[in-house]
Amino acid sequence: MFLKTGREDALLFVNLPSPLPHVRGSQSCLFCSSDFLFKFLVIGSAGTGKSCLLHQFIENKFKQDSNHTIGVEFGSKVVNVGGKTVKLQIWDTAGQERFRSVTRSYYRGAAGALLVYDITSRETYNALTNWLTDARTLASPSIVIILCGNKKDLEADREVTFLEASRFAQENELMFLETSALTGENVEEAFLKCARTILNKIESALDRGQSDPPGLKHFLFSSQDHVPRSLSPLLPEPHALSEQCAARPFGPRALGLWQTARLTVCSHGVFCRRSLPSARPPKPEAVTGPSQ
Ligand SMILES: Nc1nc2c(ncn2[C@@H]2O[C@H](COP(=O)(O)OP(=O)(O)OP(=O)(O)O)[C@@H](O)[C@H]2O)c(=O)[nH]1
Repeated sequence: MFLKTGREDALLFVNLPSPLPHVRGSQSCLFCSSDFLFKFLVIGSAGTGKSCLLHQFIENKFKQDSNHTIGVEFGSKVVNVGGKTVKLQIWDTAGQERFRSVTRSYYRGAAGALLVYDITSRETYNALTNWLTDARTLASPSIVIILCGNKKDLEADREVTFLEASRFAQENELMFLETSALTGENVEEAFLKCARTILNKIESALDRGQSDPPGLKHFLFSSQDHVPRSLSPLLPEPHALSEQCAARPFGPRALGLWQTARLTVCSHGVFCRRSLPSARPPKPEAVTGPSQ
C-alpha cells in the first residue's frame, strides 16, 4: 500500500507493495508483509540467559543445552504491535569479554535493546553500567532499552532485589522487567514492551510533523552494517528497488527519506536475494522522484 498525505508519506517506505513484482513467489521474505522492521540487540554479561531469552521468544521453549555464544547469533520474529506488523530482527550478542570488540560493531542502527543481568549474580548486575555506556555511545541516542533481570524462577538464589534494579532502571531511563527464559515469564512482554515504545516514539514524532525525526532512520531500517561480509556480494544494488519506488507517488517529504529507502533494499537483499533479478541502471527520475 502506498500513502500520499503528510504523515503517511513518511511511512511510505515501510508500506511497500506486497509482494513486490521482483520478489513475487518469495515466501521467505518476511519483510514484505511487515509495516516496520526493527533491529534489536540482546546485551549483557555471559551466562545471564540472553540466548535462552531469544530462543524462548522465538520458539516458545527453553533452550536446554545453551553454550556460550561465539560472536553473535541472529533470530527474527514478526509480531503485532498496536495493529501494526513489526518484524523484529534480533541480534544475540556474546557476553564474554573476549568478544566485546565484535559485539560493539553490532550496535549501529539498533532501535531497541534488551539489557540482561542475572538476578542470582551481583557481578552481572554490577556490569550493567559498562553495557549501558556501550549502548548509549555506540547505538543511536534514541535507542529504547529494557532492563531484564533474568532467572526470576531462581528466587532462592537471588542476589539482586527487584527494588534496587527498578531504581537503577529509573535513574537510567530504562524500562524494567524480571524475566525467566526457563518458564517464559515476561519474555514476550519484554520484547513487545520495547517494540511498543519504539513505535510510539515514531508515531508521536510523525504526529508532530517531523518527516525525518532524529533517529527515525535507525528505527525504520537497519543498514548493511550488520550484514555479514560473506553475504554482502549477494546483496542487490540499491537501485534494484529504487526503480520500483520511483514509479510510485512520492510526496516531497518522503523524498527526504530517500536514503532510507535505499537502505530498505539492503534489508530486502538479505531475505530475498535469491529472487531478485540482477540490478538495472537507475532511471534519472529515481533521483528526483515524480511530483504528486
Ligand atoms: N534457571 C534458569 N536458568 C537459565 C535461565 N536462562 C538461562 N539459564 C541458564 O543459564 C545458562 C546461560 O544461558 P545462556 O542463554 O547461554 O546465556 P548467555 O547470556 O547467552 O551467555 P553468553 O552467550 O556467554 O553471553 C544456561 O545454563 C541456561 O540454561 C532462566 O531463566 N532460568
